[in-house]
Amino acid sequence: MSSLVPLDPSLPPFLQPYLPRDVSDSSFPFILLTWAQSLDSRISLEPGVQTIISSKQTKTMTHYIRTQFSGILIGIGTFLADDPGLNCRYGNANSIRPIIVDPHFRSREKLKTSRLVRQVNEKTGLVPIILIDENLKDSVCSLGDFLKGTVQLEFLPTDNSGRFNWTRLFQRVRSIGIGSVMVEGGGSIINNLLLSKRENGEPIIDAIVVTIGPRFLGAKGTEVSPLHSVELKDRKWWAGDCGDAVFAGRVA
Ligand SMILES: NC(=O)c1ccc[n+]([C@@H]2O[C@H](COP(=O)([O-])OP(=O)(O)OC[C@H]3O[C@@H](n4cnc5c(N)ncnc54)[C@H](O)[C@@H]3O)[C@@H](O)[C@H]2O)c1
Ligand SMILES: Nc1nc(=O)c(N)c(NC[C@H](O)[C@H](O)[C@H](O)COP(=O)(O)O)[nH]1
Repeated sequence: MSSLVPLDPSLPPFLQPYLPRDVSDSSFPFILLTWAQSLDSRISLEPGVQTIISSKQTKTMTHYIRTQFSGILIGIGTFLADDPGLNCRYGNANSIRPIIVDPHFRSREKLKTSRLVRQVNEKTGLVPIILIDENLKDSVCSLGDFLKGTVQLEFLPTDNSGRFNWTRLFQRVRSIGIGSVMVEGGGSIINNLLLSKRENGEPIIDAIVVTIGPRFLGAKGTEVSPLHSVELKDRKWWAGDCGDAVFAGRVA
């Protein structure tokens, strides 16, 4: 496990307005959408290929942000590509709950040898939650002792195209006791969530934090570009001596 460089002291005050507020009286968690992209808006060299974009300084920032959240959500594409840790390696905090959006339970085999499960066994990470299409409930339960105690399976309804409704998904996450969720990608999840609204028409996400690495990844890369335009408000930039810039804002 690589150790982190010290946190730049200008980052906590920069990030503070975009970090969780109290949601104890709400049925919805606070949601931050965050990712690292190239100058040409790519988050990996190719779909399914893990690509390091953040510098050491902004990697520490990501782990600092993780200390502020109770859940961290990714899509199955990211789980399969990155075998991520999704734990918190800044300070002594080890209290963030991994959540994987995996309607067809494609993680089934890889979980057994994954970092996520290894960390649970080594007590360096919390039990991950896997969100699965409820139509698979009977077949998945018949797996018996499969990964017992090292993963938590949650079953949710899907629509005609096999997708979860984001509002329902986050309400379920909140009902499990998770009051704040940091969404780290990948491309499909980011593009989708940037456009998603709650039942009252408000954006699903409360804030976005984007690291921009000074390189191009090329046209084969996984692209962040929602289907239509998204206006942002409360916009701020941070630039470090590492060469990265960080954008923070909210969907207008
Ligand atoms: N640079 C970064 O910050 C960053 C962050 C995360 C991932 N990545 C990279 O992104 C790539 C993965 O991105 P991706 O777009 O292929 O995968 P993804 O992680 O976005 O997962 C996509 C899958 O999630 C599921 N999904 C998405 N929305 C859903 C919904 N509403 N309901 C049900 N299921 C839903 C579907 O099965 C879909 O195929 C990898 O190469 C990874 O390394 C980069
Ligand atoms: N901030 C950030 N910079 C990057 O350059 C990059 N590739 C990711 N990608 C996000 C994705 O969620 C990864 O899977 C985790 O960043 C894996 O990292 P961990 O093992 O959890 O520390 N995130």
